[in-house]
Amino acid sequence: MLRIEKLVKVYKDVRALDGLSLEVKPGQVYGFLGPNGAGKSTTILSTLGLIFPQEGRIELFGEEVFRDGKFDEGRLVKVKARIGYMPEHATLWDFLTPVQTLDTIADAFKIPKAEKEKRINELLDLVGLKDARNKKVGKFSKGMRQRLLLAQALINDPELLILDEPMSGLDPKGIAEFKDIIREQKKAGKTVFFSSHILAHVEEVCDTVGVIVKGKLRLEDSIENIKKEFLKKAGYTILIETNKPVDWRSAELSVTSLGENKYRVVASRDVREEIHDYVASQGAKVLTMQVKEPSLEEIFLKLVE
Ligand SMILES: Nc1ncnc2c1ncn2[C@@H]1O[C@H](COP(=O)(O)OP(=O)(O)OP(=O)(O)O)[C@@H](O)[C@H]1O
Repeated sequence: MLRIEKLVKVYKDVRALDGLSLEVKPGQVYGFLGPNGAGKSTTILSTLGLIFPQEGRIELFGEEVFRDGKFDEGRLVKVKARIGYMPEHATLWDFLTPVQTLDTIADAFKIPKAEKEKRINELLDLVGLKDARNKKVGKFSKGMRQRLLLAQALINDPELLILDEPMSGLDPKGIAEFKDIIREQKKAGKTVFFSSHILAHVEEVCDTVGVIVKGKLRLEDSIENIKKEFLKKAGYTILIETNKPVDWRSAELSVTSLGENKYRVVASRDVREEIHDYVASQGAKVLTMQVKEPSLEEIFLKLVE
């Protein structure tokens, strides 16, 4: 759906993208996570041909739209009709109402009149702006503006939704509703690529996460695999009982005698198999085993450190 290869974007003296590669597959909800200034907006703007990278390759819907420092404008225009985009900093027309705003955008997409009204009503309902449909946008809160921007992005019923920090400025209820809309898009077979610097925004709703740090992709995997990988590095505390002295020596492991034939083993890696073998060979007994999984927050912080 979207493939980016070795993208480089240099702004004067800032190397915002430093050989970034990533792939968004059809039907995925891909969370593009990274701290402020990591290069998320630069990636999105490059993908849409709104800024010019210097090197690399971009493919959308299997069509090569950028290569060797040049966009193929014809192809870009064609594929962009199938994309919905919600920018991070967008200007809305303050003197228009949501209905008038969406009407104008629908005209830009040449949506037939008969379809237009129905589509606008559905979208206002979807993003929760039905009651504010005829109010001037100038009076809207940040959250209401975000909702209208999302409705704009959906007007052409896009196959691929690209959202730049869509949940910033939303309250917890708004975030939950946004996540629901994203889930509904996925159910309808759409692909969603959205950026965030807040892990909690991507955690429940994405099936794949890409972490960008200083213009490079540090990690791209499913949340499930990321957790699995880091579970290997989880901390284990095991209490064993044995009438033989424990002389178990291994790296990243410490054994403390607690008296009364009890020993505490603390390991900073997955030692479950070793423990099993040890206990079986020594006729010992495992009394308790505690695993301290790192939270995704800790994993993310470690990556961006
Ligand atoms: N027009 C520009 N001119 C010069 N430098 C820029 C420009 N736009 C972005 N940068 C720099 O490029 C780097 C990446 O910025 P970008 O906006 O892509 O990051 P981001 O991950 O989207 O961050 P944020 O979440 O803060 O928007 C930053 O160091 C930023 O200061």
